[in-house]
Amino acid sequence: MTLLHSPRIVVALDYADAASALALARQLDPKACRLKVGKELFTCAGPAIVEQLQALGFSLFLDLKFHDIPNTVAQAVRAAAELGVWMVNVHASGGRRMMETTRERVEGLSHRPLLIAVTVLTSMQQDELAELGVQGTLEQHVLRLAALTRSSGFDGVVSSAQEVQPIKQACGAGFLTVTPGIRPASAAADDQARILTPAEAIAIGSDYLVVGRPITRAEDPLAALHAIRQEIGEVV
Ligand SMILES: O=C(O)c1cc(=O)[nH]c(=O)n1[C@@H]1O[C@H](COP(=O)(O)O)[C@@H](O)[C@H]1O
Repeated sequence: MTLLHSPRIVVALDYADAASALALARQLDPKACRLKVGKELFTCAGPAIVEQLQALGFSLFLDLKFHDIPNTVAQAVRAAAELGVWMVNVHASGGRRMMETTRERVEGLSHRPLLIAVTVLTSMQQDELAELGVQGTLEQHVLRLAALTRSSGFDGVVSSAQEVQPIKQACGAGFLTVTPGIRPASAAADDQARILTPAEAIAIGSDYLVVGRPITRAEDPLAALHAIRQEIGEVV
């Protein structure tokens, strides 16, 4: 197991106000985890919360899953880069031109965030994809979108940890896999469908584990984070 990317746990701060997000962040440690700001928190708290969390020393995944015409997404990602975030994502289904334009637009900036594209949401299952008219298996669709993401010059994908092995085989070991849908054995699945435990995800080669409710809704979030870090061998 390589710990090159340590800390590998990215805590999803899915809160409806800045104060709650900051209160949780202050219980955690930038050496033990990274943080993710998603649609809910960013919509209510805006760029200020990104700056406040970064000022606490955390590296930040700005998870706004952009999906729009190439110029709009490229400019939005550029704005995210200017906020100094560590990682930003788009939906791979926005297509090659959207991703290539984005990549070109952030090239040459003094700080370029990692560019990641979402393949198939971890809440989705095979029958829901069929309803959208997607042909073949869910794994085939994930791999199609991962290959497109790689050849568009992005750094990696968001997928379920269940698909990490075939993604690494098809796209190379250095192509990053960011995996939500992580659930310790005792935790509820909530609205996630394709889940693995932290230990399973790491064993299979996942680079970063996105974990929200199992930490943020725990009675003791720091203890929950510590238990997951122990499970993946990040601390002894
Ligand atoms: O891009 C993401 O981060 C993401 C993609 C995906 O396919 N599934 C997924 O759950 N996420 C995010 O990962 C987090 C998972 O949170 P929990 O289910 O509470 O652990 C949420 O903030 C989701 O928005």
